[in-house]
Amino acid sequence: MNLWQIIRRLVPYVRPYRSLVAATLLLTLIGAITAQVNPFVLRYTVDSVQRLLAEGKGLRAGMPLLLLISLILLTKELINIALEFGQKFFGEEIRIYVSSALSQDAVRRILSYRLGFYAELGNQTGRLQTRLDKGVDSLMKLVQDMFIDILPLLANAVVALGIMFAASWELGLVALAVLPVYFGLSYWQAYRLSAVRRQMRKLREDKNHGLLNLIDSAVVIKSFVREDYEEQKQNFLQQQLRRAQLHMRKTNFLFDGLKSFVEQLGVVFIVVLTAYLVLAGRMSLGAIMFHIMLFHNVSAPIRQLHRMYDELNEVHTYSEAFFEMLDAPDAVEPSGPVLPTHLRGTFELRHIDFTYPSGTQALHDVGLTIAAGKTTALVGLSGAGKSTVINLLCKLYQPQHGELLLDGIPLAEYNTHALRQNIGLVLQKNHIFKGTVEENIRYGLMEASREEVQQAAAKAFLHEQILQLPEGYETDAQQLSGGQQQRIAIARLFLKNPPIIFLDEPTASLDAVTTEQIKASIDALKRGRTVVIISHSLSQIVDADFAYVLQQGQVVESGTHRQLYEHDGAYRRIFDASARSLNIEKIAQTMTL
Ligand SMILES: Nc1ncnc2c1ncn2[C@@H]1O[C@H](COP(=O)(O)OP(=O)(O)OP(=O)(O)O)[C@@H](O)[C@H]1O
Repeated sequence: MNLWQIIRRLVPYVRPYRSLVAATLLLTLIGAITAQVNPFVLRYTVDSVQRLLAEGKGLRAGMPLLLLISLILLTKELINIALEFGQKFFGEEIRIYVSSALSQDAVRRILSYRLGFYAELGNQTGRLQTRLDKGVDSLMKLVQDMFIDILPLLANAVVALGIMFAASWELGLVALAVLPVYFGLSYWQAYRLSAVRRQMRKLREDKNHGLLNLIDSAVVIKSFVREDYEEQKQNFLQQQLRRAQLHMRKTNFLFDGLKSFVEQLGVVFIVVLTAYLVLAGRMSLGAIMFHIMLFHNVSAPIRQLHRMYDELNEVHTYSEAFFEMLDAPDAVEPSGPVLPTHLRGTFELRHIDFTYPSGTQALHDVGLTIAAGKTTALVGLSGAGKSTVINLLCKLYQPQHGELLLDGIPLAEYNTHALRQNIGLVLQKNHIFKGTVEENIRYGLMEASREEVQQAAAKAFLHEQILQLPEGYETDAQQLSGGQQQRIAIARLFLKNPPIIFLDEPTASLDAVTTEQIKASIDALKRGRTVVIISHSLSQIVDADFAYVLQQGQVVESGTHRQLYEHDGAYRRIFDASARSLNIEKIAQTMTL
């Protein structure tokens, strides 16, 4: 994406504020004209003073002239203050409106991404955050540069150049000749720096991603005393960033020097040429000041413009990344037209192959049926692909091959949001949002009353414990224990009350007493619903109506608990190992004491 394409991409965001843009442009034009008053006044002053001196007139004759000049310059300054205020204010208004629209668009877009997008390299939390923050900042800089800085400067330079041409075409040409050299140098500078800028952007994204990871991993880092190792990793990034920054500064200083030299060369030419024209009797003495000031009015904005051009290149790097994120063609979650009304909940998977974006093939030729209104268990060792099946059933990922049907209709054809309204998902580790316990439970049903929230908490055996906390339901939910947080997730499910339920080790982090209580609640909830359960707990597996055994991404056995147990295969081995790990014999002996 080049700078021009970025500006065009910004147009829809600026369009709603076209009257503000028009007002800014008008003020800019008036400002550019009033900025040229000084050279005219100076020329008039020098010529008038020279004439008065030649005529032998003293200070008294010059007084009206001084008064007139003071009045003109003062009035001009007052007008300028008003113009500048209006222009900056309108420009800033555009900037603030556009910034908020861009940020909101980014948030909307991020929420619509498919899950795999976040896992892809370059889109992880810290990286996306840098891209978003820096992207919006950069685009705002672009709008500010355009409306508050560049346009007035450009208008100033063009009007001053026009006046120079009107005064003398030779002078106009000298001023004009400086410009391509200036632009050429700037282009060369930007070209030499573009790769470094991209590298710096990536390094900054990596650094932020790394920092966020450090915070997330604090406990592990400390427990393994790996502070030095982590510091080294960050230091390596820092070194690369330092090198790139120094290289950039050095190049910038070099080019700044060259550009200054070209500008001074222009001044020398103007002075010599005007002096020549004055001596040749083609111009008055006042023309020397007049031309130097006009050239200043051409070169100063151009110099500023180049400083900004430099900034714009920086802006370009981040804006480009921002729009790449916003426009990523296949990033949005797919959805279909079918709005489910009464889902029965029969899932059929036929010859499903699925590979994660990272390249791990998690499912190979999987075929299974999840019967409506029944509880189906997915059994298997760690990494067998059980959670992946649930991910596909929730449409969090799409299989690459095979058919996945719900009530006879391909899952892809369902409207994704409407489908998920009918699905409840409880994981082994559930996300708890920053906020109170009540807010976190209410996430299951936003319009639930306080009583309904509390009833759901009671069903999840959480209510009594919450009441014992000093702040009750107002307690910060992230401060609760792992088991309590798990029960918040279960309470959310009770509140949502969906016809299809997926439970991925729902009681894994609960104590034995709570597990028993929750199991009773879940058993009540299961009735008449389609449930898929993944659990390493024997009690929950044996309760299922039907079970599938997965091994290395393939279904290797299926049947009822009894059938599978008698089959004496993978299920039997897992079952026996689980029983042994529970030390069932000793437990039985203890219980018969
Ligand atoms: N988000 C992901 N990105 C890449 N690979 C993944 C992802 N999630 C799981 N995998 C891989 O897919 C395979 C199946 O994982 P899955 O989580 O489905 O297993 P599981 O049977 O649920 O295991 P567990 O009982 O340990 O939860 C594993 O090899 C795992 O490394």
